Amino acid sequence: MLRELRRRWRSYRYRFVPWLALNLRRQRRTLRYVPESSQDKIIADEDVFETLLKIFKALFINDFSRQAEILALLPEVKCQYLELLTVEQKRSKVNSCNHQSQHVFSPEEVLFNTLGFAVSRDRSSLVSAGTGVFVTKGFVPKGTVVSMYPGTVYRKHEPIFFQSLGNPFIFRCIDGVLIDGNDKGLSRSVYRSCSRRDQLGPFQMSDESWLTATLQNPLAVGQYVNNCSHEKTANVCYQEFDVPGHFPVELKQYLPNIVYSHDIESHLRCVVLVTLRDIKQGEELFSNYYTVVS
Ligand SMILES: C[S@@+](CC[C@H](N)C(=O)[O-])C[C@H]1O[C@@H](n2cnc3c(N)ncnc32)[C@H](O)[C@@H]1O
Repeated sequence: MLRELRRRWRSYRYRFVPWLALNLRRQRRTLRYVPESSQDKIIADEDVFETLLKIFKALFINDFSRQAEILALLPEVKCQYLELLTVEQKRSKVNSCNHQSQHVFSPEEVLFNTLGFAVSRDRSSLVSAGTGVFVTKGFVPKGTVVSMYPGTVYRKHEPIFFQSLGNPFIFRCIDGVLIDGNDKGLSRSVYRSCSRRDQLGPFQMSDESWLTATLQNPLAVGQYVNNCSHEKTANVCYQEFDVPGHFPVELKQYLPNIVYSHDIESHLRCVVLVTLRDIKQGEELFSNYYTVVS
């Protein structure tokens, strides 16, 4: 019996450490079952990659006039984007050859124009659950990347003790990697300092704007998604995604994650939230903080 108990405990993958501790005694807990860790992914990595590329490129083009320093160092990339910009301008019927006079949209508008929906934080529909995340505009089909979980990425055994004290935003990946998505206090300072450490001249390796009210990447709100209940079932699911080495350097400025320590060469871990069903405008996103991998 003890062995069975130990096996069950090992197969339990809790997503948020303090949340689990507070809820261990609750009887009516909702769990997500995954037959094997390899089957944890709802959509293929290539689909996640394509979606991120699509939205990040759209954000970059929208912000073209502010990317001059980067583009001056990447002439061949500049040509590609100039072509895309021309197509985009023709599509939105802006009759101008001068990219300086392009119409600039807000990042939320870019998200809506590119993926057909917008998401943002607001007071949760659950009493006493604080802030949540809502689809504010459009429609999100099943199997879509609807959000990203921002934060500092800690590999196993990296020091997170002080940052974790009373912190409900520490996300645990299936392989034990932790992501601290808290936008306040020590967590905030650590993220900022790691992000600035990794900046190479004009090339930012990550996005810091999720720490502020003005997001550059409008998907980076996943840390505010609340846990489902029996009344409000989960409509999104966390999915881990390792950023491949060939990810375009000019688009890394929109990645809302940074490694705590880069002593070891490894791919940056990101976590995206994928829809489990179609989601309509006005609906709140709910994930499952508890996952059991058999
Ligand atoms: C990752 S944070 C989510 C964002 C949080 N709602 C906020 O306003 O900061 C996790 C915390 O949200 C709250 N929470 C999440 N799901 C909840 C639920 N279903 N009911 C009540 N509180 C919830 C708990 O306080 C939990 O520790």
